[in-house]
Order: sequence, then structure tokens, then C-alpha cells
Amino acid sequence: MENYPLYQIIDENGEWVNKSYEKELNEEKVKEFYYHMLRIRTYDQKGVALQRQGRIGTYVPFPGHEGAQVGSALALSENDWMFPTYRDHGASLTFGADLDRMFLHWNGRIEGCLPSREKRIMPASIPIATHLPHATGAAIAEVYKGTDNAAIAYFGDGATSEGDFHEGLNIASVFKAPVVFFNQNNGYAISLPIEKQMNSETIAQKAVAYGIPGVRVDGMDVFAVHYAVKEALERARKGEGPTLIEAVVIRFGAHTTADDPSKYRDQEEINRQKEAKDPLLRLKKHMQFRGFWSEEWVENIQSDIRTEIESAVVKMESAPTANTDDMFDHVFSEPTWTISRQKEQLGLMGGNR
Ligand SMILES: Cc1ncc(C[n+]2csc(CCOP(=O)(O)OP(=O)(O)O)c2C)c(N)n1
Ligand SMILES: [Mg+2]
Repeated sequence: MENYPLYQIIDENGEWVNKSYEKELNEEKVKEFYYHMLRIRTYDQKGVALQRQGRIGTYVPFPGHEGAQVGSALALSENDWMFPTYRDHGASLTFGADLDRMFLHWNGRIEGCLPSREKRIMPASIPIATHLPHATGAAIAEVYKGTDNAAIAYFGDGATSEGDFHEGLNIASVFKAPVVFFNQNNGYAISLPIEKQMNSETIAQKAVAYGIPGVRVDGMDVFAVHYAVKEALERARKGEGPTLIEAVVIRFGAHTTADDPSKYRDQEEINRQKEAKDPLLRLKKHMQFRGFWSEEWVENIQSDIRTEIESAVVKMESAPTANTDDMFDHVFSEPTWTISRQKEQLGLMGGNR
């Protein structure tokens, strides 16, 4: 742990721990962070509500992760590559994914599942860690093309126990690929606590095995995440290779809406943590003491965000029902016989075309 101290810029009271970026963190920039965190939280609340009302399928909530997702996404440059997981739609939205299409994704429409047209954002990886070698490949391709674009891969603590994590980091370090491995350590892989998942004290220390820098950052501190990722991206663009960042976060909600966390976590403790550690609350306290906070400003942005989200929901609900053929048509460019057979069987069972 001593070798990987937790990097912080503001503490739980919103006060400075480290003033290195004080000048850059002016009112406009601080408000930009808050705006995006509020936007993705509002989106997330809508996602859970829609699932509970039976209007979308399973939804993956991310409260507690807002600082990590916004801080990292706002560190990227226009043409960088983002490789998110199922929990990182907050990061995708912040980087520029289309909100309307994000809701279509939850409704099973194919338009919502294809790579983003707006930005270099890959479809969310549901298989754990399989996208880490892909991110490494995209980063190496940018080196071949002679650009200074980089890639960022998002993944959880559980993902670091997968072979693909090792393969992605190993090859990236050998080729000095411009990629940032951005881990959100929320201490759980579904219901499995981290102590039962791994024997290492931190995730950052796993960087040693690949000869790359490992950075441990307070993931509830949006500023600390932002500058840790920015510094890693700068190293990547200079040809200095990958970095492993461990952002320590608390997942306030369920793993997905199909999970009941009261079976394996003390809900009272979570409620205490929400009050003490919420990344939005921390930023609000910081803004208050710097005189940047205004209720009127928050009400205005909140109202704009609600309008934007409600309009996306209307578009989602007026879109045609998802076509079951889409599940098969986008797996291979030429379908294998097993895929063709499954598609035919589902059609006979009354698949939806
Ligand atoms: C290759 C693979 N194995 C197992 C699963 C089932 N699974 C879904 S989420 C999950 C836990 C992942 O935990 P973590 O990496 O910590 O991410 P988090 O959900 O906490 O964001 C598992 C095992 C999967 N999706 N893919
Ligand atoms: Mg986890």
C-alpha cells in the first residue's frame, strides 16, 4: 500500500489536499465536471426507474462511479479510443456518445449496440476483460499510422483475475502501446468481495509485473482521476507506453437491476458511505467553499438535463420493437451454420421480425 499511495486533490469535505492544479481548476472547468456528473446520475436514475417499470430490460447502475467516469472521459482527446464495459455508459456519454442511442441500447435496438458514429467509442464489453487486448491493438495501430491518438480501456477489479487482463497489459508494455488501463475498483465482482477474489493488496501493484507505472487514485475525487488519466495519456502520447490506474470507488447500488445486494452487503453501511463519500456531494462542498455554487445554476442545468433525457425516452419508446434476427446478424460477417440454425429455430418459435 505504501508504494501506491492514494492520489487525492480534494478530500471528503471538498477541501484541497493538493493544490498543483488549482489555477487550471477555475469556475468554468469545475462546473463542467459537476454538469457531467449530474447528467450521468440523472440518466442513471432514469435507467433504474425504466427497468423497474418494465419499460427496458436489465439495466446496469453506476452510482458512486460518476467521479471516475467523468474525470477519465474528460481527460481524453477528440480522436482517442474508448473501450467501455457494461457499467461505463456514464463515461461514454461524457465522451460524446449519443444519448438517444444509449437508451435504444437498453431497449435492445441494434442501433444502440453498434459502435458510436459520433466518437471512437466501442460497444460496451459484456465479457469481462476481453476488450483489453482490443484496446491494446487499437493503440498499436495508431502508432503504425503515426498519430498521437491513444486508447483507454475501462474494467473492474474482478476483470484483473482474467487471462485477457494479463495478455492486454503484457503486449501493451512490450510494444509501448499508447493505452491507459483504467480500473474502477469497487471492491466487488457481482457479489464476490475483493478479498476473496485476489491476494494482492492493491490493483495498482499489478503493474510491476509488466514493468509499467501503476497509479492508485481516489475514484470519488473527480479531479484526482482527471489528472491521473491526463498524465498517463501524456506519457502514452510521448511513446512512454501504458499505465495501469486503479480508481478506488464505492458502488452504491446493485451490480445490475437483476441483483439484490442486501443479500451480501450491509445496506446501512452503504447509506453511511453515500452520505460521506458521494462524489457529487464532495464536488458540491468544494464549489461552495470556492464560491462557485449557486442553487439557481444547478436548477437550470438539472432542468435542461431532464428535458434532454425525457426526449430520449420518448424516442426510445416510439422506436419499433427490437428484431430478434439482429442477435445473429452481427456476430460474424458470414454466419456460421450454428448461428444460422439458431436464427431459424428462433424464427419458428415466433421470433420478432
Ligand atoms: C468472461 C466473463 N466471465 C464471467 C462473466 C459474468 N460476470 C458479469 S459481471 C461479473 C463481475 C465483474 O466484476 P468487476 O470486473 O469487478 O466489474 P464490476 O461489475 O464491479 O464493474 C462477472 C463475473 C462475464 N460477463 N464474462
Ligand atoms: Mg467490481
